[in-house]
Amino acid sequence: MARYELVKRSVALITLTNPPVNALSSAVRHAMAKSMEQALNDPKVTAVVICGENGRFCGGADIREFAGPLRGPPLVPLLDAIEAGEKPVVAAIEGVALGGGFELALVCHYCIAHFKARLGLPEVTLGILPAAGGTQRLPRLIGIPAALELITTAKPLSSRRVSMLTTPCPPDLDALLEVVTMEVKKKARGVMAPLACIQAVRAAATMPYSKGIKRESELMATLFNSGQARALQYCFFAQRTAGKWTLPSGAQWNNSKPREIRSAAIIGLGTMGRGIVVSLARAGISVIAVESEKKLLETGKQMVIGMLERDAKRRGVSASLNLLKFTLSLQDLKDVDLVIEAVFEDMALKKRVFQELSKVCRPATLLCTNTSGLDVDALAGVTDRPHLVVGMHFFSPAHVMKLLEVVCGPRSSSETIATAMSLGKRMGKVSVAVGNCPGFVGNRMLKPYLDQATFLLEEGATPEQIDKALEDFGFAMGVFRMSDLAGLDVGWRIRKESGLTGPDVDPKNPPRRRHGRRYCPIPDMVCEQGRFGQKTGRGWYMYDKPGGTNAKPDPLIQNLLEMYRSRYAIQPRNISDKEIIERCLFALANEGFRILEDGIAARPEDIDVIYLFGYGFPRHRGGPMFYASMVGLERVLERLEHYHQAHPDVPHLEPSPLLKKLVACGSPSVQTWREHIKTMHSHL
Ligand SMILES: CCCCCCCC/C=C\C/C=C/C(=O)SCCNC(=O)CCNC(=O)[C@H](O)C(C)(C)COP(=O)(O)OP(=O)(O)OC[C@H]1O[C@@H](n2cnc3c(N)ncnc32)[C@H](O)[C@@H]1OP(=O)(O)O
Repeated sequence: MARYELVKRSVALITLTNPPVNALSSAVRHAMAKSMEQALNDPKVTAVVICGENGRFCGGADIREFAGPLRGPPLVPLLDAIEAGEKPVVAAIEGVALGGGFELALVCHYCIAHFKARLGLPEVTLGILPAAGGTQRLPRLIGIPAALELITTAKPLSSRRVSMLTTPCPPDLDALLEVVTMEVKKKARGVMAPLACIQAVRAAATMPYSKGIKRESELMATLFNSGQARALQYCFFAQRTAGKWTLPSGAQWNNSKPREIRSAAIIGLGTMGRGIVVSLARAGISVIAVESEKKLLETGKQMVIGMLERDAKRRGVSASLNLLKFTLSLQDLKDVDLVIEAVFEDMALKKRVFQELSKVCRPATLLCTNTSGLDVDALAGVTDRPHLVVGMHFFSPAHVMKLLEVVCGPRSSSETIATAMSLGKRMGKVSVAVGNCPGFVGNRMLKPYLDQATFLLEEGATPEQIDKALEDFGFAMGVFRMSDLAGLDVGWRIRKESGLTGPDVDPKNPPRRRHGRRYCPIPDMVCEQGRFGQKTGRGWYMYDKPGGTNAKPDPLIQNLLEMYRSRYAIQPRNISDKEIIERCLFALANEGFRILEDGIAARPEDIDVIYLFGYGFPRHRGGPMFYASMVGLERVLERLEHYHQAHPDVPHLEPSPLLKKLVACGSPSVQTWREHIKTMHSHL
């Protein structure tokens, strides 16, 4: 856990040995305390060097220990003893010095860091604060503005007995703290940890060290036991769990070898295709981009080059334009390792492209489809290599959004899935393996969520009221603002194709019912007026101009809602924010339970990661499934039963069998749900 050696008969070398990141577990803290005592008591030792094994100084406290009662020697007295020691202590930093690891470096009298070392205080990302003196020593060392930046944003960055220094304090401390508070509140709505950090840094500026450290400890006690800390720590592990995909066949991340991808092709240079080309080129992969018409090819090419140049300028690197080739001919794809089709979301068109690719590409080329919900197996079926076909569902804009759903068809081989997952990682994405069903995980769950929002409009709510409730909950954008951004015409087209609206609907159909269940035609009525969201300057809100982003409530929407309600004799009622949150989010989680039952997602963590990285679900709430577990499964069940009784024609509100089963089993923790899920019907 910590190795002690005497070097050159005078220097004690203490090496942290707790793979993989040398986290400060109870055993490590114990071994360090023993080693320091030995060094300080040995008259031969004139100096101490602390380092970490395997090129990593220290990844901080062992986050896993936060879940149970705190055991072992506490970190703060250990660090205080190192700082107060009479022999010089040097931190030799390689790799990472994060959280408690950075706080350890801060108490050392000298630090030497490798130029590639990453130093920082990521505690706020886990819902806590740097409570081993980090908020007290860092402002003394580097001043308040720089310390605030590092501590409240978790962005990655030392002095002898830093606690003895006074904090350099700007004359306008209150104004500075106010500005940072406003910034934090804007960026991280409702998140407690960065605000507590600001209070701790205020203590560093205004109190002697002994009082400041006490304040730090009080603030930590509040955060440490908070639901937000549990949620954020859950997110940390959920993201890593998602990378460890597993299939019922036994194939999984650690027994399936991905293929090496050196060259790729993208079919279609629309918004999605362009973003995918940029992500691939940034990852150092040669890309051939294909369009069907010269004009589209030229426009796409100019846009991709512009995006790559702006991106390279921002990152201070040179743009990898030499990796790009643009062509009108599919014949140019015969030697590529992998193709990602990103044409229009139309099954017939995609099938034609896959048939063509099957003829043109060498037999070993992987064929991937970027679809947001179409049947990946139906596409595999028109090729000569169904085992090499997989879905890669990117999120728009594809060069920015971190999420990638890797859609495993029943015939996709484990090597194909491993390759798509590994390629996603190389492109900087958080990849989640999901099964093949309409909408996969993310978009399938979106349906009940959107339905509830529009039903609430019928019943008396306004788009701004619903959005505000969701934004106060922590979403970056409420459902209506998000829909305006995404474009309302996409959903309208899908509803027309599914026979839910448009000329093909049987006129005998009651207007507010389709396929035997409640249907809200308001989104169709909004589209019929040419209101497609931001791009047309009008949608659920009005904007200054087409493409504008400043959403203002529109009296025309208010009129439309009033006329609609009077036409169908709906008596509008006051709807509370609580009902908005419960109906939208419990319906969302309920579909998540069904997705787990159906084996479309292997674990609740996968669903949560999809919602965190693809749909703006607030991280401090942990994701829809974790949120349901925090509310209490029994309560979620009771509220869904209540709402389903009130709206029996809305099947999405009927509690799922898995939710009922989990409640019957005593509502186990989210990490153990998978033991209760039958995998017999797994689509993964
Ligand atoms: C009343 C309350 C009083 C409470 C008093 C408490 C006092 C507390 C005192 C001090 C506060 C200090 C707090 C902290 O230090 S919190 C931790 C801060 N550190 C971090 O957030 C770093 C988290 N880790 C990372 O960012 C990355 O892992 C990395 C950059 C270090 C390495 O990245 P990479 O190479 O990509 O590897 P992985 O991310 O995949 O990780 C590998 C493996 O290691 C596990 N792991 C990583 N860090 C930790 C950790 N700090 N604790 C436990 N486990 C960790 C990770 O989960 C992976 O595990 P695997 O999936 O099983 O392989």
